[in-house]
Parts: sequence; C-alpha cells; structure tokens
Amino acid sequence: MQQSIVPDPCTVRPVFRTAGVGKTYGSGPTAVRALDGVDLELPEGEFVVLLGPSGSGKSTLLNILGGLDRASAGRAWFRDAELTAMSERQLTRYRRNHVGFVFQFYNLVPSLTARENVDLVTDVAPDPMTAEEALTLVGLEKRLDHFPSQMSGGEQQRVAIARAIAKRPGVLLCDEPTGALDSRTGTAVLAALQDVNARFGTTTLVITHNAGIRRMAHRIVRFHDGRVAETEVSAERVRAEEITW
Ligand SMILES: Nc1ncnc2c1ncn2[C@@H]1O[C@H](COP(=O)(O)OP(=O)(O)OP(=O)(O)O)[C@@H](O)[C@H]1O
Repeated sequence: MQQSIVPDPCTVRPVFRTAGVGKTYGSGPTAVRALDGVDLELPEGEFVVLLGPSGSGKSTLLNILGGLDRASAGRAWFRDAELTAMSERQLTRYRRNHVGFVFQFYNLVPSLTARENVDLVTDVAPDPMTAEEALTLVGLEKRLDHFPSQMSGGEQQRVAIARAIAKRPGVLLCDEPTGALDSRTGTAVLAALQDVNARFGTTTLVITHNAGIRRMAHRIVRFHDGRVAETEVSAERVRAEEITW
C-alpha cells in the first residue's frame, strides 16, 4: 500500500471548480443532454479517477475542463480563471500553457521519432523540459530515436505522456489512457502517470472503464446520466504495479 499524500482538501485551493455545468448537443427532438448540472471541486495535486457507464458524460466534462469544448450551462473555473468566460483565443492559450492531454489512441505522428513527437509540443511551450528529460521520466530514454511503428502500444502511449508532460502542465487530462492496452503494458503507462503526479504534483484526471484503477486514486468521481452521482476520497492508495485487469 502507498501512503496517501493527499493534503487536507479544506486547505488546498481547487484546481477545477464547476457550478451547474450542463452540456446539450444539438437541439429540438434530437438534442442529447450529455451533462446536467455538474457541481465539482477538485483540489490541486490529486490523482482523480472518473468512472461511470458509457454515455454518462465523463469525456464531455473532461473536454470542457480542458478547454476543448464549451458548456451550454453553468460555470467552470481553472484556479481563478473562469473557463466558461474565455474567448476562443484565451482557451487556446489556456490549453497550450496549462493542459496536457492523453487519449486512448496515442495520436503520434508516424513519420517522426519519439524525440521529434515530443519536440512538436515543446516548441510552442513557454518553459518546457527537453524531449530527452520527458522521455526519460516515462522510462523511454533508450527509445529516443525510434519511430512509433517500432514501439509497442504501451511505449507509444508513454511517448504520448512524455509529450503531454514536457510542457510542465498544471493538469493532465487522460481519456481512457489504457483502453487499447493489455494489463502488462497498461501497468507501465499507469506507473508513468502515477510517477508524474507524485513527482511534480500535476493534478491528473483519468477516465477509465477499468474499475481496478480506482485503487490508485486520491479521489474517485462516479458519473451517472450526466451528473456526479458520488465522490469518494481514498485514504489508501496502491501502486500502479499492483493493479491488474
Ligand atoms: N459531439 C457530440 N454530438 C452529439 N452527442 C454527443 C457528442 N459527444 C457526446 N455526445 C453524447 O453525450 C453523451 C455523453 O457522452 P460522453 O462521451 O461524455 O460519455 P462518456 O461517459 O465519456 O462515455 P464513454 O465511457 O462511452 O466514453 C452521450 O450520450 C453521447 O452520445
């Protein structure tokens, strides 16, 4: 068991806060209400796992918090900045300076090496790590000049994590990061995420259908029908290596 290092939530300012966030796609009889009044407060530095049935709104909320999509109702903040009041230009700057994204499919450029894939992002960031540093953090220091096709799925996902953390984001938003991986390669990916969270205090949100991953979390947020059905704060966490699926 890993001792929980999460500070008292009462004394830590939230990194994300939402008040009555709603999202409706489309209009009229075909409208889909993806989120319906989400109130949430997530303290800085936590590893948060978002669980819930398919279609319950997890990705929609993650995309709103990451500035990729806009709420249709309610308000959302990143630290003291109101995301729901930002212009497109401000949202772009917010994403570029503060948010690292990791998706199920790694979205690497096949014709670029691991190092070059990471450099794509660091070129536009204000205070980036070097690609070597970021790739070393995820255990890929021997793979700097390999192309995606020369790496396993888990290694490619770790390149994607290196790319996401190289700009030293305040938050890391991960949508099904192990969704395409088997247990062994998925574990290395989870270990990399856990390590970054512990080492840099990067608030990390992970959407998953693997309920076992909740054992790594400081906080578990369960969605149901576009709402937060339950939030649970975990007293004890396990290391990624102890999780199998
Ligand atoms: N661009 C879109 N246009 C129309 N409906 C959408 C769009 N994106 C999401 N939805 C709908 O919004 C609802 C919530 O979707 P969302 O992807 O947030 O759920 P989820 O909990 O992440 O699901 P999953 O676990 O399957 O990824 C679903 O009914 C989905 O079909």
